[in-house]
Amino acid sequence: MEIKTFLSFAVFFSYVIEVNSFISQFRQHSPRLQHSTHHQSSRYKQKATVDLKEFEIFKTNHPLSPPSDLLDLEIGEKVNPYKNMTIIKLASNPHIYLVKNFIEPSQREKLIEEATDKGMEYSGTKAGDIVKQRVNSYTTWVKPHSIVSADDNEDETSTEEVMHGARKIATVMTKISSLIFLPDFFREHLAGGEKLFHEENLQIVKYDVDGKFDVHHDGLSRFLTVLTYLNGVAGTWFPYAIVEGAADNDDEDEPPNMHAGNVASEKEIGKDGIVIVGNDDDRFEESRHVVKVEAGDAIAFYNYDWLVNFNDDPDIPSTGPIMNWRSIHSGLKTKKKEKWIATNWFQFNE
Ligand SMILES: O=C(O)CCC(=O)C(=O)O
Ligand SMILES: [Fe+2]
Repeated sequence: MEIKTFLSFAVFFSYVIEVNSFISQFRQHSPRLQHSTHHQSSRYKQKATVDLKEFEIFKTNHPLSPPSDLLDLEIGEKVNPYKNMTIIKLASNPHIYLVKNFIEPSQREKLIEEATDKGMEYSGTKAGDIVKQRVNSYTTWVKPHSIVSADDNEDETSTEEVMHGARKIATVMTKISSLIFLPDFFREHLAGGEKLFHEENLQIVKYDVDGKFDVHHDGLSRFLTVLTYLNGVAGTWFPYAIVEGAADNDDEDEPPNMHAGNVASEKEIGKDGIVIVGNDDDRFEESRHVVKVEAGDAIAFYNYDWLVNFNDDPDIPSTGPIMNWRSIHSGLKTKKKEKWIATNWFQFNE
């Protein structure tokens, strides 16, 4: 065998091995979405470089990307979807947006009040082979009214009866999130009467002082996360996010081993990736890597890339969603004051 041929094989092999271990960590199967988007793969094909690679991972302009009006924004560029609501693009991989004034003071106060009255469950440490540690954190869920049709399925549990005001607010948050952030692909299908995604109930979380959530990927087919800061305490870090124009976190990074306990230990908060902190958090200088938020602000981020298998090689997974490892993030240890957040997740249908 000629050395050149051998080298090509070796390169291809290592690529496949790498992608397979990568996939075992980050792959999510979704036959339905795959089926419904199958016809689109020819569109992506034209963008691929033709070499030994049998697959390509598309980072942008795929069915789970932000809608085109947001996708096209430059880092730092702003848009105003409603009166005093402003959206600012923070990062390009993963796509992260800041939403100023996502909810009003009365709304965030009501969410905290009703969650407190109802009582919250300790969310502790989750089992599983991927390290996913939560400490001193408490959770409750609020079911929004249906956002697509008028026939609201009222199979009520005590949660909905108790959390009257919170339900209305959860509905508004879910509706606005979907209006602004739903990918074009889902919008188009929705217009044709096909709903290929679903919204989760709103999750309200309180962390006590010293509470934290270790680095993780949101998983569970959650292609879109909209996280609202309810009391101005933040501390959400994306260690591998690429902030355009920054010299670090370039494409030299390797996907981290999510099974190890020291994920992102080589990265530094405030210097690498992007960290979202409260306005009065003076630990870090404001920069493109450090973004300050106030109570009522939210961030929205996208968690999936799109893998295209060009020749249906059985060693390579078929065309469909693949987790973007750069969207992994953590909830930093809470200092001084408790932290309240509310999260909307949108999942593609499996
Ligand atoms: O607490 C935070 O800032 C992040 C929370 C989070 O990542 C999650 O709930 O999935
Ligand atoms: Fe998360």
